[in-house]
Amino acid sequence: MSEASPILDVQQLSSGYGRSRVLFDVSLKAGRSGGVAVLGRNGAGKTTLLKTLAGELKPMGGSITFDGRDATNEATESRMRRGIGYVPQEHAVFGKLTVRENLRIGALSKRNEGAIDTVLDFFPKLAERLGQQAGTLSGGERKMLAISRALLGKPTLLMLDEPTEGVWVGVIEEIADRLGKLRSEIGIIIVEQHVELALKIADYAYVMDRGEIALEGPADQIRDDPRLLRYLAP
Ligand SMILES: Nc1ncnc2c1ncn2[C@@H]1O[C@H](COP(=O)(O)OP(=O)(O)OP(=O)(O)O)[C@@H](O)[C@H]1O
Repeated sequence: MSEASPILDVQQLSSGYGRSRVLFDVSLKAGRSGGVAVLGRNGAGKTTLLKTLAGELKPMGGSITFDGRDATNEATESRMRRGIGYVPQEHAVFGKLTVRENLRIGALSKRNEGAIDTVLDFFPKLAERLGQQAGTLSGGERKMLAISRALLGKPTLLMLDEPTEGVWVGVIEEIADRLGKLRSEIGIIIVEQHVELALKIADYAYVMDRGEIALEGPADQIRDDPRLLRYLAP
């Protein structure tokens, strides 16, 4: 990650639901290329962090700067237009619509249906299933479709919430391989239970514990840090 000009600079971010605060003073940066992993046990606040960065939750304090401009209270749609792509943990595809229709919805907002072919080159398995209802896809295919839809928005920063959850091991490798390629072109923030995989994609990692950043550092240092297991233990 280039320290000089991060695409995302989060300072002392607090957030939560109603009156209940879940994130406490989270500071984090992501580069214009490369991967950032956010790790932590269930309930540590990883999804809450991504939702706040996507604009789905209003921050209770702190600041979010995206691509040099303040985004702390910017509407989700505006953030997406400016280049933040978000693949949420669930409900990321329209189950009743076909793969083709899902992709068209992703592309239409940018008037770039031509980009669908590029995305299908990226995940060729989807090309074989264009006419199939998205709700009948396997877990892995559904994740590929959700990632493809986000890519059609031409993000400069892609945030992924557990992209391999519920995915068969053979397909996990495929998704990891594609994300590994993507990270040379755009910034990636990956929340993942599959720690080895996340640290393979990431150059830098943050470990969350009870809504705070408990540990951070280069991915290969975090991998060998004896404190990591403590923060991941249930
Ligand atoms: N809609 C909500 N309303 C109230 N509290 C919530 C809501 N969603 C999450 N929380 C709480 O916020 C805390 C952090 O949850 P979050 O989903 O961010 O954790 P996580 O690290 O992503 O966990 P997981 O790995 O299980 O997805 C938890 O205590 C959770 O119960």
